[in-house]
Amino acid sequence: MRKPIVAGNWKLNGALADNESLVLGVLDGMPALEGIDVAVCPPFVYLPQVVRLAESTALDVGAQNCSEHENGAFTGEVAAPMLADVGARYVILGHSERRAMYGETDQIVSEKVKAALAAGLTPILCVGETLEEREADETEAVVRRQLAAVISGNGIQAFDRIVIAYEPVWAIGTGRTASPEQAQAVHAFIRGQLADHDAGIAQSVRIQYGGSMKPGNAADLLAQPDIDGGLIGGASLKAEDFLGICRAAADTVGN
Ligand SMILES: O=C[C@H](O)COP(=O)(O)O
Repeated sequence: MRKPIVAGNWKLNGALADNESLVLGVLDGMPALEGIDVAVCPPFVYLPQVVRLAESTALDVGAQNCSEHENGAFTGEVAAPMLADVGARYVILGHSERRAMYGETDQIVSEKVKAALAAGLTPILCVGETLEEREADETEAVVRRQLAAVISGNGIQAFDRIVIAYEPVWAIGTGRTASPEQAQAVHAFIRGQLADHDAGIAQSVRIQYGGSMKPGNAADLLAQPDIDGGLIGGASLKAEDFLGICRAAADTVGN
């Protein structure tokens, strides 16, 4: 049985006062969420604040990116060991917004995964196709290529310490969610790709769905056999919405 994991990707949102009320609101609902992992991923500068707020609670904290480099002359970058140093546990890597807007290639994403693992972080590796790719029937080819780069750069055993997030780009921030059947099909495909290398890893890896997941559609998505949680954007900015999704995940494990 895989433990569901729900993570809030705050993206480029936050302010000291807003973060505090959001995290305290999430913490209020945490006691009802046994049996799942919950994390929030604020912008870099707010990590220490959020780590402090979440200290000694079950709420984990993650970053939204890291450098593939460990240190040196890379102005503006943040290294994986720095994230671990300030108390982050997860790091989102290869998000489609970074692939599309900041030129992150499959190769760079694979190098970032390596850096994150070396620092003891758990990467949340995002994969997913654009609308154009889906309509051209290229979903599986795209996801296969994105996964293959990370498998070839890090080895299949690395997936013991990786969470995968399937995020169809056309569903992100659009209000247009993949249907549970559409999402399940790609999640099963992802598991199948890993199974070609190692059946045990394929069975144990957790695969989140991301893309307009809300309290109203979370239960149907999370009921799918290969969907093990959610990577939540917009709905993670309101404690009640985020908790609604977390509760739907906790329900799948009988809480
Ligand atoms: O990382 C989160 C995803 O991009 C989903 O964002 P969304 O829930 O706003 O569609």
